[in-house]
Amino acid sequence: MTRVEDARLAAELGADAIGVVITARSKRRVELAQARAIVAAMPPFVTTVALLMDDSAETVRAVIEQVQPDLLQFHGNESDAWCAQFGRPYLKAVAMGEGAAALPRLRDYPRASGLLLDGHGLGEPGGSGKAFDWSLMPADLPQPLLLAGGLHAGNVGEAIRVARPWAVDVASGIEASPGIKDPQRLKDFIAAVRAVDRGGAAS
Ligand SMILES: O=C(O)c1ccccc1NCC(=O)[C@H](O)[C@H](O)COP(=O)(O)O
Repeated sequence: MTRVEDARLAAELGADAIGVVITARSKRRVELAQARAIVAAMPPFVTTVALLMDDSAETVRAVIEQVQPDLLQFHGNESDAWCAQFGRPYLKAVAMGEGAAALPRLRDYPRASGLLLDGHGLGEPGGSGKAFDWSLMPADLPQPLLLAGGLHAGNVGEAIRVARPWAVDVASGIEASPGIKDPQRLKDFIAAVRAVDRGGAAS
């Protein structure tokens, strides 16, 4: 999210979480003050997530202090120990672009609260719109697994049916342009997820 109004709409429509991208490697990057404004606008029980990618520990500490997100989410080559040093719950994104060869890396983050399996290649930033083979989603990991990469209203039901994730995450599939959400795409996406929750299309 880059705009308070988009984040509010997502919350009103029933999103469980919203994210603000801090890392400079993103076309969706927001300044800390704007990230704080978005996070502060969220109602209770909507989880706020700050996205980072190989940023400095100093930057992470500034995010914790100034943005005050519920969760940190790391997208780079950070180790489990590095991510855990801040004493905050964190999600680790794992690039699944290389397919099954990426699976061993999912075991490298025992302290992560959850793992985000994303469709892009190793070393690339997220928000790529690239999907991976959902059937690779493992069922034997201790943490919740979040599915990301190339999702949109037209495929998220099938993605959930195949991958059975804890949650789904979307960026480009609900946008009019990078960082600017399209209200109709956002509504359609959440409706498609809710249809699965009700035992609809993807049951
Ligand atoms: O979205 C970005 O620009 C971004 C840049 C650097 C690191 C992570 C980033 N986003 C991570 C996300 O969680 C996206 O929502 C996820 O990659 C899915 O994106 P998309 O394939 O466009 O739905």
